[in-house]
Amino acid sequence: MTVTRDVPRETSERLSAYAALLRKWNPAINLVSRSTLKDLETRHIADSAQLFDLAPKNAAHWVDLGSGGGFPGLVIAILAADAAPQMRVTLIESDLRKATFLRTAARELGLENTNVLSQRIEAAPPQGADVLSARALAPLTDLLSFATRHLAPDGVALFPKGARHDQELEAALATWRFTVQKIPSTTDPQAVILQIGGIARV
Ligand SMILES: C[S@@+](CC[C@H](N)C(=O)[O-])C[C@H]1O[C@@H](n2cnc3c(N)ncnc32)[C@H](O)[C@@H]1O
Repeated sequence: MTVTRDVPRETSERLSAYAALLRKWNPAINLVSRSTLKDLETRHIADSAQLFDLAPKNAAHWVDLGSGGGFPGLVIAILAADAAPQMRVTLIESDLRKATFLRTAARELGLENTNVLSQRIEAAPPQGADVLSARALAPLTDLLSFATRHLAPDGVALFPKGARHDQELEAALATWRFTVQKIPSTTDPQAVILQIGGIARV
């Protein structure tokens, strides 16, 4: 499997096995839109994998909100299994069928670092995450609210955002204070990853 970074053979094999599971389950659960399934490796897997390099390598707990079919959370868990063995990864996904897919995939891929919470983000116990991610979940203002529940005070949030990221930042600054770095996406020239810390209400 091709991702944007070099990975050990075990990681590459797990990513391929994950892609096969997604293709098998997708007709029944619609984990990714059918039009993007043919580009799974770039549109979803490589797009998710790039986040791993933006997080501190010694992070102990990564939490992914609204994981859906596992983007970016399950890709992060696969990369971490070999590259950051101390890291555990929690996926929060309220849709029971998707959560069942995530649990089944984690088990079949032999991922012992992964825990799936089939709960709403707003109801799940605060996670104290060192790294928090959320892709295609909600406007930045809402993501920052989720972050105050689940991110440790010195943790970092990684939110991939599309072409309208500047408008989302402007809207969020009306109610939130935070530090932000805009990192260009390696898979989409219009997209960025917002690397955010120090979140507090205005
Ligand atoms: C548009 S999908 C994106 C999935 C994945 N992150 C991706 O990039 O492909 C949003 C996902 O978040 C889940 N979700 C939405 N609101 C949620 C909430 N409040 N708590 C938990 N999961 C939620 C939905 O069930 C859905 O699977």
